[in-house]
Amino acid sequence: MLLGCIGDDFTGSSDLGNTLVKAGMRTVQYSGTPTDPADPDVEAGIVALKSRSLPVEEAVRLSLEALEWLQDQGCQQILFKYCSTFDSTPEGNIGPVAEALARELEADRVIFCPAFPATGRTIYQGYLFVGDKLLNESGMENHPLTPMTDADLRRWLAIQSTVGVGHVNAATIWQGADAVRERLDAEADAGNPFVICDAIRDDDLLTLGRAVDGLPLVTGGSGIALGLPDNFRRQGLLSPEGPVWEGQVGRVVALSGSCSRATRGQVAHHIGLGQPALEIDPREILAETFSAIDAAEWALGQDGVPLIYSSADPKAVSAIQSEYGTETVAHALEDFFADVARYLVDGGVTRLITAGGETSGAVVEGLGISQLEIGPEIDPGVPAIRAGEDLVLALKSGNFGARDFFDKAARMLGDEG
Ligand SMILES: Nc1ncnc2c1ncn2[C@@H]1O[C@H](COP(=O)(O)OP(=O)(O)O)[C@@H](O)[C@H]1O
Ligand SMILES: O=C(O)[C@@H](O)C(=O)COP(=O)(O)O
Repeated sequence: MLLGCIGDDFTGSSDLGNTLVKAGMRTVQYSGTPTDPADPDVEAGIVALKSRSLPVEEAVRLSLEALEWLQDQGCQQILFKYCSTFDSTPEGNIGPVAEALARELEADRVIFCPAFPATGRTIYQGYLFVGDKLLNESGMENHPLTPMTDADLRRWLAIQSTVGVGHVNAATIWQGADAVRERLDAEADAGNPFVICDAIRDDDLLTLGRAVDGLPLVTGGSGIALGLPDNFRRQGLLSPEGPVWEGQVGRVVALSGSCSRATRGQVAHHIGLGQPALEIDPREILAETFSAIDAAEWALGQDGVPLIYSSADPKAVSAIQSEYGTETVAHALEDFFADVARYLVDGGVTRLITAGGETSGAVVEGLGISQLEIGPEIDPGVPAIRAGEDLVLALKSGNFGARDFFDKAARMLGDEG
């Protein structure tokens, strides 16, 4: 293993896997820190944690445990992957986790770059944009767990960190990797080991990738991984065959517990195509008048790409949350989808598509999957994944994917993969 990655959530980790595979690295994602050694063919290993919204000490502890395992696998560089919208609070967890990793790795120059231009996340003059909106005007200021109320990443990271925070601006990046390295040196000399980096297009991320060649620790969104594989390729360390992928024939079902705008559009589009769709009413799940087995039996009786969804608009979501409590509803639905997935796989489903970060995490944990081999891209940020001999998955983060995602994912996971 050459590149060791620590992801702070599940779908975000497979987004990173997608970038690494596209750039030619054999990549495996692990559910939490494994206890056994990695397969010797793995070039990039991603330990997927659910540490984004945990208390700081717990996130740091889990991240250091992941670091130790990755170091034991021989990794030459560590990448800490967080969300392209820099999801965090004034307490953390991006700053404190990065500090703990930097201390352990004796890293005195650490870049921070959540940019992901393909999905509209860019950084200019230290400010993060989502499309043409500043982060704090993009809707992310209302996020239930990590409200992003400041688009100035230098200021936001500084609040979370005990070390100095500097900046590499776009003009420096456009001068090339040597100019970036000089700037990192200058910031380190000025007492700023943490450095926010602008990036508005993939070329900027490639330049940053070259600039951090040999540094022990890199941090960012999945975009920052674009340029890292080339550093290993130049040294002749990557397998010339690249990643391998084979599609999977068999039954397919899609599950959606994501209420994000993009997912709701995909659900509506799928229904519009005339595909079988079953809407789940959370009240019936909470009252136990409808069960996971009922849903699985429905899906197993359908043709095409059946979709089971609880995706609902913000008004419906907040109504049920205020009636029963946010956590109660979330846990009931996540447990429900995990149970449905188990029944479906037992019933012969070989291609499973899940929408929603928490929903996908619950499904993967429910299925007891510990290792995911990352395959080709379905849509930006979402790869096809092999989870076992007869099971392939697509785990979609709420905000990702084109309108025809469910149909396209079913095709990509199958023979056309
Ligand atoms: N109809 C609904 N009402 C309330 N909560 C819901 C509903 N459907 C799903 N949820 C919950 O909302 C959360 C969605 O989060 P997640 O799966 O991470 O999606 P996303 O990636 O879009 O944020 C989950 O905890 C899910 O169980
Ligand atoms: O960087 C991103 O936007 C994604 O990789 C990601 O982390 C998304 O998180 P969820 O929306 O919680 O799935």
